[in-house]
Amino acid sequence: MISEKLSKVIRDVPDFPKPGILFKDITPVLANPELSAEVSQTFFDYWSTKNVEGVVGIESRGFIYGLQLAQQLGVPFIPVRKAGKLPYQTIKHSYDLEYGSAEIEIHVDAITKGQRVLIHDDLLATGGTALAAAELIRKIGGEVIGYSFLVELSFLKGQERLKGSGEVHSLVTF
Ligand SMILES: O=P(O)(O)OC[C@H]1O[C@H](OP(=O)(O)OP(=O)(O)O)[C@H](O)[C@@H]1O
Ligand SMILES: Nc1ncnc2[nH]cnc12
Repeated sequence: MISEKLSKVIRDVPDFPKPGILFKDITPVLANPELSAEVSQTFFDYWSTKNVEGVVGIESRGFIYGLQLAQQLGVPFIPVRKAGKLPYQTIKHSYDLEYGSAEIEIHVDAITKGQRVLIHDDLLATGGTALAAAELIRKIGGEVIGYSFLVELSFLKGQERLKGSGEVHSLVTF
């Protein structure tokens, strides 16, 4: 099972980036080409039947598998970036996450009206980041059909915050 393989390989780093945070480090997954290929295939198998019309990846760790998934599905990849990084006209949203707060942006023309998009990120913690991305997508006319994560931290109850706003799929839950 992919979840067992991932739970063995993902590394816990205590007190990063702040005291009290147990950081889930996915770099050992990226260093393992067979496991990484299995991760991509599992995302594709899950979403390939769901009529996805775009994959929104969240900077920066959401870019890693997000672009691959978009390419496999044959749909556009749409980057959501931290404020001040996208060059064209953007809209912004501020939000809180497990270890702080941030502001993300999307290009105003990144999504067409009614386009069915999936939000992809490496990890779901409080859900603040994913909800902020969903807000941006809706503001420019897109439809969020689901959320895709490599890792979910269930004790932070992100899934409850996302409930009712699309299907949530995670490969491993801690
Ligand atoms: O569910 P939440 O509480 O919102 O937390 C999850 C977010 O936190 C991390 O991103 P981070 O802002 O650290 O950026 P990075 O991907 O650039 O490391 C992670 O990649 C998610 O985007
Ligand atoms: N505990 C955690 N580990 C890795 N990424 C995170 N993003 C938010 N919380 C995190």
